[in-house]
Formats: sequence, C-alpha cells, structure tokens
Amino acid sequence: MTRVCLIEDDPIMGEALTQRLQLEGFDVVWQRTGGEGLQYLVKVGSDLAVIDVNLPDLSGIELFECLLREPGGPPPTLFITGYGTIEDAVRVLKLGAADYLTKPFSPTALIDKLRQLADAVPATGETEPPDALGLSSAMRRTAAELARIARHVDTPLLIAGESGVGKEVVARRLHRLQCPQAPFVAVNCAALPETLIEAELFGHERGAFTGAERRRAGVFEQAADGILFLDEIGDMPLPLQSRLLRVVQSRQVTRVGGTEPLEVAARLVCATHRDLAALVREGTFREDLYYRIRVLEIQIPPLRERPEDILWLAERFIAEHGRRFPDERRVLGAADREYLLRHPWPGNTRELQHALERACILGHGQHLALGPPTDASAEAGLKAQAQAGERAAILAALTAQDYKVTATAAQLGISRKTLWQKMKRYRLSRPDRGSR
Ligand SMILES: Nc1ncnc2c1ncn2[C@@H]1O[C@H](COP(=O)(O)OP(=O)(O)OP(=O)(O)O)[C@@H](O)[C@H]1O
Repeated sequence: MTRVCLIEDDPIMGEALTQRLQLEGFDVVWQRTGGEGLQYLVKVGSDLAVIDVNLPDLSGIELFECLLREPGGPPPTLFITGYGTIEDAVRVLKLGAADYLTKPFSPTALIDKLRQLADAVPATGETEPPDALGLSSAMRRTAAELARIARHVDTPLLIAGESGVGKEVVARRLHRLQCPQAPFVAVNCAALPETLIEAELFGHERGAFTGAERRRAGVFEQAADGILFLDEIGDMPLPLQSRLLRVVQSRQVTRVGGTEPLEVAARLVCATHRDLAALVREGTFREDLYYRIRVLEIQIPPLRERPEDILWLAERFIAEHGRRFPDERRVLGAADREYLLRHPWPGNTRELQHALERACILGHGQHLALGPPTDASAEAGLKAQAQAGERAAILAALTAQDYKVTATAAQLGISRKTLWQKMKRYRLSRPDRGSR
C-alpha cells in the first residue's frame, strides 16, 4: 500500500483529505505542523508527501529544503499552494517538487495526481531499482512504460526529446529489459555521409559499387534479434526514408546490389531531437514513415522541466566519478545544489554530466569546483580545465559514435592513433553494457 504523509494545519481540510485518501486505498499519516511533518519524514519516511505551503511554524518550502539536505532527500512531493501564489508554485517546482495543486482544488484532482506518482514509485519496502531513470514523474513513468514496451518486441518505438536528455540511455534500458543477450546496434543517421548511409543500413553485396570489395552485412542484419537504434532519424534523406518504410512494413531487407530479401528480426527504435511532425508538414519527412515508427512513443522532457532529476542525477555522477577516481570523492554542498537548480541546462543531462565531471576533476577535498572558477583556482586549474574539456569532447563523440574508433576519430578530425592515445590517457573505454 502506498504511504502518503499529509502535512496540513487546517483541521477540516486535513481530516477530509485523510478520510478520502484512506477510502481510495492510501495509507495516510496526517501531520498537523511543519515541525512534526519534518520529523516524521526524516525518521520514518513515506512513499509520497502532500505538503501545504502555508504552515504556521515552518513553511512547506522550508520543510522541503530541510529534506533536500537529508541523505535520503524528500519523497516525491505534491504541494498545496494558495490561490494566486504562482511564485510559490514556480519555487516548489524548481526545488524539485513532483507537482502542485492550487487551492481550492477538488479531491479528485489530488487523487489523480497521487495515483500518477504512486504508479511510478516502488511500493513500500522496495528500494529504488538500480536502473531508475530519475525521480521526476516523467522519468518514473518512462521507466514503468519501458517494462511494458519490452514485451512487444516487434513494435517500433520513437524516443523524442532535446539533445542530451537521455534518449540513448532509454533505448539501452529497453534493450536490457527486452533482450540483454542480443545485439544493440546504434547508428547516427546525421553522422553518416549520404553516400554511405544506404550501404550501412541495408548492407551490400560484393561488387555492388566501386570499393565494395566484399559483401557487408547492414545494421538490420547486425542487430539480428536485438535492437536497432536509429538516432537522429529526422536527418535521414528522403529517398532512404522510402526504403526504410518498406523494410519496416515488410520486415525484410535486401542488400544493395542483392536480390534475395532477408528477414528482419530486430526491433526498430528511432530517436530524434527534432519536431518530426513539423518536418512532415515541411515535406522533409515522410508522413507514412512517421506514423509507422511512432506506434509507441516516449517523449523525454528537457532537464529544466524536471528539476527534481537534477540533484538525483548529480549525486549519481559524483558517486560514479568517486568510484572511478577514489582520490576525487566530492560531496554536493548547499551552494552547489543551489547553483545546479538555478542553471537552465540547455544541453540537458549531457551538460550536467560534463559540468560535474569538470567540477570533480578541478575540486579540492570534498568540495566541487562548480560554476565559473575563482581567480585563485583559475590559473592553477587552467590545464586541468582544458584537459577536462578535451576529455568531455572525446567522450561525447565516442558516445555519439557508439565507441567506434574510426567514426569517432573522423568526427573529431584526429587520427585513430591519436584517439587511442587520448582514450588511454583519459581512461575512456566502452562502458560494459553487455550489449554486443
Ligand atoms: N537517466 C540518466 N541516468 C544517467 N545518465 C544519463 C541519464 N540520462 C542521460 N544520461 C547521460 O547523459 C548523456 C546524454 O545521454 P544520451 O546520449 O542518452 O542523450 P540523447 O538524448 O540520446 O542525446 P543526443 O540527442 O545528443 O543523441 C550520456 O552521457 C548519458 O550517460
């Protein structure tokens, strides 16, 4: 049963909500002051919290800020704000609240929101799954949906969202759920020259064109019964879109220069940071292909719209860095949290990850060096900063190219040898995802 801690000083409202939530099957604990509520959440904890912003002793926002400083952080929290106090609503969302309701509200609206949160929260007694995607309701919902999507292995999935939000992470998560032993083949449609993309996708027979000295399997074949991840699908040239549509519809592929069709067993997962519907309207993306690849669709909101994920992700990135470099174990301080929550993160999770990597490398003792460097540390840290930037650029290119050295070296404009040397120096190797 999902536990809800209701923190509300108004006796009539408190009692009415407690009764209604109990009737709806929630396990409700009603705390009448901010202080008692804080103590309860720190000592006992709860799956969800409903907190009135206006409490007599400690405001709901102060209470939430205290919980943010606790090691476990607050549970997914729904705030009740006063009518017309939009500033409060914006503030609580920025701090990481899951949602808010403005008074007066109907109990049904509260219950709907709590149910949405409860669906995504593990029931009492369960710990957070190791492969959670975030704390926000959007990412919890995505994680829950992936488990269902994984069962329908033939249905294409479209993952949409701004660059760096974690579309590939979601695709790889699906792979882990659906077919961890089968291949995961990632292709960046934007990174392939138009002349190569057809042969890369569909493969080619020996002698199909100048330079085709031997037969080559395309990515559909390479993906076998696993997942074929077509990133930046919006950048695929129109003529190839028609061919792709035929493959998706017939579940058969014919190599360039070949005549024998081969069965396609792989699941197609496409990703885009572009507005495909707009591309369809402009005539640069085929409408029939659009509908075919988005039978299932996951929209990942930008990080700025799910601030509750920022600190959660930051903790993970810092911990991960500390595991890899034990002498660089840093801790997120109050000023760091404030900085992280204030920054708009136009580059989304990727930018956050790189900012924290840099902050861990340049930090001292437990302290992170977040934000612009101070005068004293600027000079001393300049070299390290340049190296951190270089490492981050190489890491981004490796990730974009699925750790293919030739393609990554080409993207970065350096030789394969130089790339190998730098990967060694910066300890960059393909993460063991068990996917190939
Ligand atoms: N939920 C998450 N947990 C941990 N790391 C994440 C998460 N989401 C994203 N990241 C990290 O952020 C970076 C960007 O993620 P990813 O490559 O999946 O984004 P993307 O949306 O596919 O980006 P692009 O559109 O540029 O291809 C990666 O290094 C990834 O490891």
